[in-house]
Amino acid sequence: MIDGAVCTPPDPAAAAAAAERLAGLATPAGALGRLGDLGVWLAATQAAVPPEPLIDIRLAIFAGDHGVAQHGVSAYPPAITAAMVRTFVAGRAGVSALAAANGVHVRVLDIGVDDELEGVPAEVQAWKVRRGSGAIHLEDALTPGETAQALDAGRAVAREEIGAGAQLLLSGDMGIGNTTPAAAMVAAALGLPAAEVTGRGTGVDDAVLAHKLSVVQQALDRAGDRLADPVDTLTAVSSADLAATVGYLLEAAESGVPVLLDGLMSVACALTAERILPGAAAWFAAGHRSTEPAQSLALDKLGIEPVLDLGLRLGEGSGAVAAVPVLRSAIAVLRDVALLSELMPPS
Ligand SMILES: O=C(O)c1ccc[n+]([C@@H]2O[C@H](COP(=O)([O-])O)[C@@H](O)[C@H]2O)c1
Ligand SMILES: Cc1cc2nc[nH]c2cc1C
Repeated sequence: MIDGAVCTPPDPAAAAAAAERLAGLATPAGALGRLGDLGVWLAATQAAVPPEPLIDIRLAIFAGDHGVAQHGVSAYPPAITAAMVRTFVAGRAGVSALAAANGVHVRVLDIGVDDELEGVPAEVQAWKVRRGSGAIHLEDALTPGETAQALDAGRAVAREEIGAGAQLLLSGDMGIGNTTPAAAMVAAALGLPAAEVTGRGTGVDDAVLAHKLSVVQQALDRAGDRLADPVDTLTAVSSADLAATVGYLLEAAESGVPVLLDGLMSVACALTAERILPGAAAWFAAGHRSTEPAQSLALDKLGIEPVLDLGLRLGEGSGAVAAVPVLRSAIAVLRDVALLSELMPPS
């Protein structure tokens, strides 16, 4: 990617042809609502009208620990991160059940878990950049070299999944404390204070929320002018796993493969990817609206309306996986519904 590059958008001719097909279906004009819009978007990303059915959908879960988790910002202890990585491997997490129900392939990557993860398959651990990222209110999350390494790791994961045949990529996260750096990334991108982006994450009470807000603001103040640059923002206030997610999203957009985003972490990384490569967001849809305020703010900025609004705040890619049947339905109607002209031939 060259500095100043702009992302090639999904195929406008396919979008126009899909919109024309949608308008000609044996349904009242506009009756398919957002299903119609999603079908048109998928046709444009595939450059195919009607779009091909989605049979190969792949989720990558980027896992890492966060120094701030040792400073009272979460409702749960950091040890949960490694325990959940083992649970993904065992296929027993919330997202595992959703993925199995919806035919989505799941892969978990240890980018920055603060644990040796003994006994966990080597292909999960091969991506580790460091054990835990810096406590962003006190120190940088990463060195510039680690940021570059994490971006490259995420890009490599996307390349592998695309090479293996992915038609649609999903992005997921796992990391106790990660709603703190993700909120800081959104604040940096939008020029907002901590008070507007900080949410309850795993469900913190009012006292912890007030402390978390001050941690986010301290991180923003500490980073200062560096927040004007998206890569410096990653180094200062994100983490290895979030930087890797940004790399994954950049590679997908540059390769012309659509992505279904999840909650706050996924969308904060999409916003950062759009800062690095303007136009990248045209390749992204959002599976759901999270309860985190920063996710909605970031979606608004990206001009993306989420598919579902179920009050989910699990992460793991769960809200993206839950929306997969809607995307498949959007394709089915564009493929299988008769044209009104077939029912009522012109006399
Ligand atoms: O996806 C979301 O929007 C979301 C909202 C709240 C919590 N989470 C999950 O909960 C963890 C982070 O919450 P916290 O309170 O530890 O920062 C992390 O593992 C996320 O996957 C995820
Ligand atoms: C149990 C548990 C599972 C999770 N999955 C994503 N974030 C999580 C946080 C906790 C605490």
